[in-house]
Amino acid sequence: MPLLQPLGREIPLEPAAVTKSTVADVTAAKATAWIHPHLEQGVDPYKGRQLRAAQPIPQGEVVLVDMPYAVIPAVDDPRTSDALLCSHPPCSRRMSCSADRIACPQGCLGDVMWCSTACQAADHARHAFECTWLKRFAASIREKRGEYEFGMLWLIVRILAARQLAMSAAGGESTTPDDPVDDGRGFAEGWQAMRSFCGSEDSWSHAQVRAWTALVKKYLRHGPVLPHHLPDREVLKLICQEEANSFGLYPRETGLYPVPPDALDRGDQFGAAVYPRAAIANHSCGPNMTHKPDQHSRMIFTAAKDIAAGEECCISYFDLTQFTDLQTRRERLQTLFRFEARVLSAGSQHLHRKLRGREVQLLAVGGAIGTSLFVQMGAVLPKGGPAGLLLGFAAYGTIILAVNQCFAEMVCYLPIPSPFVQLAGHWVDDALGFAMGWNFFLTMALGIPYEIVAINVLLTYWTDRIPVAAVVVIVMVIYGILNVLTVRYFGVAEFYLSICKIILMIGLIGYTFVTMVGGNPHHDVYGFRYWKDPGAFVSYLTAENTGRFCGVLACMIQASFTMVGPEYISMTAAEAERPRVVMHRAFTSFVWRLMVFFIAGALCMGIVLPYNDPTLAATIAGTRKGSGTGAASPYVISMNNLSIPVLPHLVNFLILTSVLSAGNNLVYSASRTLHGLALTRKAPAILGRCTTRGLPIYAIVLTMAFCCLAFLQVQHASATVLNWLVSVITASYLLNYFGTCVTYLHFYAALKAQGVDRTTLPFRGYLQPYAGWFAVCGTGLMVLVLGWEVFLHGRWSTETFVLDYAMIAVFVVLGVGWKAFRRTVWVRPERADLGVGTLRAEVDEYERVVRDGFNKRQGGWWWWVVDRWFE
Ligand SMILES: C[S@@+](CC[C@H](N)C(=O)[O-])C[C@H]1O[C@@H](n2cnc3c(N)ncnc32)[C@H](O)[C@@H]1O
Repeated sequence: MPLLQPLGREIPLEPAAVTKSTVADVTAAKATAWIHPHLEQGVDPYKGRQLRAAQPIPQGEVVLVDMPYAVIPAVDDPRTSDALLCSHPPCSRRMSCSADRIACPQGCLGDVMWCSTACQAADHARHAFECTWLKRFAASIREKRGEYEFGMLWLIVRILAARQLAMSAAGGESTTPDDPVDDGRGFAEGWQAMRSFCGSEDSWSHAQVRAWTALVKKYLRHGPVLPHHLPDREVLKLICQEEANSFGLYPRETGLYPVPPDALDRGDQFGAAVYPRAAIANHSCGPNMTHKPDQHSRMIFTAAKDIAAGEECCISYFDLTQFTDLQTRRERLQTLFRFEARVLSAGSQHLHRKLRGREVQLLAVGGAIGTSLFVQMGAVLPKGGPAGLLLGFAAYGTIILAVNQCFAEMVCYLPIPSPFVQLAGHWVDDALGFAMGWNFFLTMALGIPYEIVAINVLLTYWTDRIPVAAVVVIVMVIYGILNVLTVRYFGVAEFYLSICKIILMIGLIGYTFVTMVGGNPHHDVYGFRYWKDPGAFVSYLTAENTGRFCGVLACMIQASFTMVGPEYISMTAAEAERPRVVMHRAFTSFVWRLMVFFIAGALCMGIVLPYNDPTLAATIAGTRKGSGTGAASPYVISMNNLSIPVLPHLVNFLILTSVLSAGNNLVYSASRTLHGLALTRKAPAILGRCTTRGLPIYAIVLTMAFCCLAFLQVQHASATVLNWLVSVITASYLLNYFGTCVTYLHFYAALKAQGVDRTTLPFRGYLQPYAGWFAVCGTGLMVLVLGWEVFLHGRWSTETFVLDYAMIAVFVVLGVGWKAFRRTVWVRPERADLGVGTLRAEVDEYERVVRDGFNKRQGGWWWWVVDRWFE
């Protein structure tokens, strides 16, 4: 971190003191570094080294006291300053201008003073190393390059001086002897600590490195003025490290969080220093330690709150009273400290929280709406009739509503990667998490070729001259680009594609209304005519009421493929900004989406077309050209029946974009599921690796490989391939819901057993646990009756049976196999880890930190409208 800040207004100095006297006594007595017995070093794959509490550290306790390896004063005018530091490092006392300060007899620099002759004498050898350099360069560097660069160069010189001194003491060896710390925890000391600092040429821009290289050549080369015997490259490296690790010294403590309303800023900087151990502390915008130098420039870290075992101990790298919103804090980190977005791990397990509320909402729409709603749904109209279709969708709608309640309560509580998969493992049985994870991955991954096949058939509405293989490859490239170009671009692309879907759906509802009241070329006010003739219900497969029930059941089964959504919202949980707020809104608005898209969709479809429409029948039977394309959509058939020009093309185009978006979304969801599986060691670790931009790259590559299944259509009819995939995927969806609702019931029981009040949860579902039980029974029953038709007399089909029920077998084999292999245990409610390690605490902290940060709306009126709709 850069060491000097611009000097501000004068603020009187406060006496520095270690807050807990017991520990202060220890530190003062030893006048050396002191490390809390519960403090240890750890490594975070992204942040690098970190300080961590091995056991709890109570609020107010001193966590670390560190001696500077090198320190410089940074004052406006040394003659009048009350904050000049004694140049003898172990003393480094702050001296007022009225004190008897001793200047360098050589007159090298006004900033060099000692508090006593004893300190001057003790510092003789060290100062001799810098004295010539200061005499030669200090004034000219200050004049030509300013205070910041001078301070940086001087601190480097003092680091080199400390090294030289230690080497001389050790008899001229090339490395200094590093006193091991007596607690045996391996905190490096001295020069060894400097070498293990993070920061290298790669951490800084080329321009910056070039500028420093020039400074090294001009001012820091080994020679009679500065006899350090290090090559230029080593000195350059030292600058890169010093800039990433030095502390500015300020009179008041930094890092009280939340910032009290009457908090004072940290005051004017009076020095800069490098500390061997304090440099290991990472930054947090909601730190759990405050830091402040004491009278001798020792850095004191104090626990600002109770720190739990396993928790990282963080400080704030900047003054939280000056940077109050998240945006400016991020900019600060980026410009000054050159790292971004990993400000807090935020329970996202290395994914980056960058998706905004509207993007999450639209991603959920994007995943939930595809071919099925516009085309496939029409296939059950002849089985159930318009009322049967509406009833079937409404009946299944109650199940999915209950499922949504279960998802919402758990995911808002713990918005982590692949939440329902991870939570099943933590709260029910690892074997359930394993089976659900792989089942969900297969649901998503098999959905991708389904959408690609659908794109191909939609294209054949206009031409069948594009080779199937070319379509598959082009779509794969599009998905690859959108998913690999960071989650930000993915979110934006999906945002626009999803808007097309919404426009399409609202347009089709509008189309239905306008044409039913006579707004069509025939001026036919057909209203609800088709509900009377040929009728509202169909007796499907058998006569009378039983037949009507069968019709409704067929529609419910179609609904269980069409009506989806909560899982898509959940999949964005770890990448959503302000996850609890955003998730809450997304799950709540799922209810109106359900009404507008699915229920209204089912109603409209039954209005625009009679269930016995000959074109629809021929399309479903595959005896008509255009079967399985946009022409198979009841809306398009209706448009043609009403002799409406152009509109069918537009609708086909919009369906195409919506299918494209659904596939894109599936790549995202499937890859994030794999990433989640790898994090929980249920898939090879390599799939959990993210690029520096937070992309789970190997998971994306493996997911994309499933696109190749779309090549199956080269050999088979596309409609056949679509049917295979639909059958397999429907069972997977239901199994996933079933497992999630079982997890919810366990979560509910665990909350009760552990005395957690549900009113404290960020989202509290209605009618629980009854809604949970209803969802479990509903989805369980649906998955069992999926292939019901094959059990009717004379309708047996082995292919249909296998396709409908294969996933149940896969699910059971996966679960039982993992249970046997890993000997997993069924988690009892009172034992369930409701915080899932430190993840809940991380999210809590992140939520607290970002609460003020996102108040500003971005963009103009358009975004205002979009946000009002989608946030
Ligand atoms: C003073 S060092 C902290 C210790 C460092 N992690 C190490 O390995 O030595 C500062 C550097 O740590 C990393 N760092 C600190 N806080 C971070 C955070 N919240 N997220 C990501 N990186 C962080 C940045 O690379 C920064 O330049």
